[in-house]
Amino acid sequence: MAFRFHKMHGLGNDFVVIDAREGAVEMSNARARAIADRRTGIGCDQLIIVEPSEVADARMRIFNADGGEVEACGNASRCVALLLGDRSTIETLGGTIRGEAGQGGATVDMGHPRFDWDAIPLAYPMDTRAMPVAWEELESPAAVNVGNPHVIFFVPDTDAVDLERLGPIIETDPLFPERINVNVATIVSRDRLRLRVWERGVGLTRACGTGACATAVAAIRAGHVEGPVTVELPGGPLVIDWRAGEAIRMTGPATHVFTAEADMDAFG
Ligand SMILES: N[C@@H](CCC[C@H](N)C(=O)O)C(=O)O
Repeated sequence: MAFRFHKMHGLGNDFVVIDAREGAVEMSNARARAIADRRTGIGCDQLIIVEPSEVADARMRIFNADGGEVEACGNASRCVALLLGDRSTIETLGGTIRGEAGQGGATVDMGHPRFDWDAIPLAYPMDTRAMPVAWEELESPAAVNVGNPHVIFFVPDTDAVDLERLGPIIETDPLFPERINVNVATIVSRDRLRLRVWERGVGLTRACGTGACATAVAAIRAGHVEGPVTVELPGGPLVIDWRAGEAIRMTGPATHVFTAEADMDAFG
């Protein structure tokens, strides 16, 4: 069966987006992994399926490159908001979010962050502002759930961290029963952070929207910065704003690269 897809990206975090609002597609974890495979499939960090929703304008399903279905993706949210146009509501496993398409990008209201240890989730109770744990030089991280789980380490120099080696060790540590996205951030000034992210189920990416949200929230909560905060990622900047008790707002680019067709049977 042939299907149409859009290749899109947010700051180099790239997606295969299938608009299934008018024709359902059957997706399994193995099929999602095969489509995402850069050597033998179409290739992407995340596979996104846009479906009809009973509670919002559309429902967004998110599959990581390893085939696992997850709750949230900030960069894909901006891409889907751009596809839907104007103002839209998007149902995700992490909650319903609101998009506002702009010129070449979007602003998305990503919902409220959660800080309770069992909402991250962690395996046992601890203070999520500064957790009493360490992996080599990475210590005392914060944890935030912004629809999906994140741990954040504030370090003097993000480039000096061997995230390719430490990322998978932390991602799969038993402290995180649902695994975790690993962020290393440097505070540049009162309104600017630098960030690199090891994404759960993917690895190092050019940008992670939810990582930027979680890191900005953790930095504001700790009093390191004040919103709005510019978060510089390897792929470029995102602007994140948040005040205690309010929803997180993320603004940044979304890029449509091309539209093409492929044969679903080629992916199992
Ligand atoms: N690239 C994303 C995050 C995608 C999901 C993440 N890897 C997870 O497993 O939670 C973003 O832009 O937020």
